[in-house]
Amino acid sequence: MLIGVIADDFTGASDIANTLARGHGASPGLHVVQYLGVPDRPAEPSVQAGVVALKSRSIPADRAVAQSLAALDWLLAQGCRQVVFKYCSTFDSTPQGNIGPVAMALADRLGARGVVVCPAFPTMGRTIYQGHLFVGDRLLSESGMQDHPLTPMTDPDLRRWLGRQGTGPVGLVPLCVVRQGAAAIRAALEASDATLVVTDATSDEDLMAIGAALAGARLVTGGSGIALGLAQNLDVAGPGVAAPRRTAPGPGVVLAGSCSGMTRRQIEHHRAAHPVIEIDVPAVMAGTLTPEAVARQLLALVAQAPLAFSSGSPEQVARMQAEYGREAVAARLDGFFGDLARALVAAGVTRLVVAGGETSGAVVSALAPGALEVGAEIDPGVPVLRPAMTEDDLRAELVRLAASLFQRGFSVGTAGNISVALPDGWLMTPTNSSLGHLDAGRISKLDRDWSHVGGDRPSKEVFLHRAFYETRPGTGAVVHLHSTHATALSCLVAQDPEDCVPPLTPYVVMRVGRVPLLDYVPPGDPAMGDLIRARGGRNAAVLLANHGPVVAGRDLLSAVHAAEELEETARLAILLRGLPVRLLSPDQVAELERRFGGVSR
Ligand SMILES: O=C(O)[C@@H](O)C(=O)COP(=O)(O)O
Repeated sequence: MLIGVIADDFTGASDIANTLARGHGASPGLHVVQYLGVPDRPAEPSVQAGVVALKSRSIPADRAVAQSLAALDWLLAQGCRQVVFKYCSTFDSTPQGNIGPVAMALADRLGARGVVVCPAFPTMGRTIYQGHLFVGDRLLSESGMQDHPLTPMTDPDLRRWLGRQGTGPVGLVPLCVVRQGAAAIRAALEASDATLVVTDATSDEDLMAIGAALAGARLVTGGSGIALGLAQNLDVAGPGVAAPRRTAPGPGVVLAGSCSGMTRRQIEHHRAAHPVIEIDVPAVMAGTLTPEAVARQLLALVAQAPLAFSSGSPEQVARMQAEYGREAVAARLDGFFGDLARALVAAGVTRLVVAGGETSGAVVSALAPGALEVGAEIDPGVPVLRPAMTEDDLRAELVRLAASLFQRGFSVGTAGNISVALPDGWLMTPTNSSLGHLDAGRISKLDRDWSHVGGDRPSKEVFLHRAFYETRPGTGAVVHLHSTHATALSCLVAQDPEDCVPPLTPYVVMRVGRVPLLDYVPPGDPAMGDLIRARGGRNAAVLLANHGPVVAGRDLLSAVHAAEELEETARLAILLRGLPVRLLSPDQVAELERRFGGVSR
């Protein structure tokens, strides 16, 4: 793991996860996994950025600090070189906490000084000028955030606000310095006496310059925008094009627990055409209203896309908090929404729309505890999140995909081998096994030191797989086939051994990239690993001379898809041999790499 993020709520976590997964300009998209709370096991080796979603925004500061330090310890144990403390772009915090105390505790633990504080997110209208935070053309304290029931932001000067939270003097890198570029920003941060330094930014270009200035910084703090420019400092290739979005069919229900003015306006908008049920918070607190009862009401109306909400006006929320205590109301409502979501899904609801960072976190934790894979962006700042697979899921997926390759003729007899990364090692197809007839329980398991610890004896090509994982960060699976056309290409004398698969179509550029032809080595010879290592992780795919293709991907499905794409391109290349072929030009290839993220580097 290269970058670790500690986020103070769930939706904020998915927002920065999305920024890191999508990439921006010179920053490649990374393989990102979002964790619900501090995980109790190691991350998969293929994860390049791990985002730990806490619920620490409005809890007492000492607990927020303790949770954030626990998240820091876990991220450091995963090998993170840079840690980002992510908070909201409206700097949601009270005069007592939590941004200041958490940032100071993290800086202290990491021995960091001149730590950037930059919640700017220009795409959403959040900009910082002379240390003051704006929302659109209003100062933060006039944006409506001054009335937020949990974190009323009554002062737009971030230095003063942090000072109230006990951080000591806070520095400033003004916009005129930011506009001088990365070197000037770095010099200003290094020259500052303060631990925390508010840094102005009003555009994405400013954030890219700040990102470049933060190469090597152990700690960074900010909104999701601060992640725009961080990956440009890493020597990594993007993990490839994210899977396309698929929407689930079936009945849908909306749940709203947010207290923001926007959510309350959205509820009123929904009410015009759909049934809306208000959750009676005092009845929830008294235990007389149960999630099952609300689920029954919603299910009776499910054909009309009903909505249930607990959002009150600031005055209503303040009354509830005064009567029951702020934390007690929040905890009870989180539990209520989690149980309600479980009851709805158990009854056949397939689509839940949830409003509110805390409520979303509670619902996702109830339905899919653990880790979430970050996929394609569906709206600005909003990625697709999928529950990460367990080892049993991966075994089943490996058997299914291998059989599919076999049935479609991509592998015959016992040719080919496949591996996939686990948090504690690797799964690998056993030697002399047919990809068409794998047994999930007998798949070989290797530990993190590549020792065989379970299942049948692994493929003799362990060296080849291992070399990819060790030289190409972000690799989650490797597929080696003897598929006919790619193997045929590997037997031809290549015109250019650095680039032996022609760029015939956009897809081969996007999924496979540049493919070198490696010298012949007998199967199972460790020298094969050396040849792959010598590529320094530059290629996602290689052809082994007189043997066949090997393809690495961010996960099993991407690696299989890329192996199929390579085979089809090899087939086209052979079909077109001797004909006047029009290849994609270097400019067209470069344009595809710019738009979709290159897989070679
Ligand atoms: O060519 C070979 O022998 C290997 O590359 C191969 O495809 C199968 O080897 P095992 O995975 O050891 O069965």
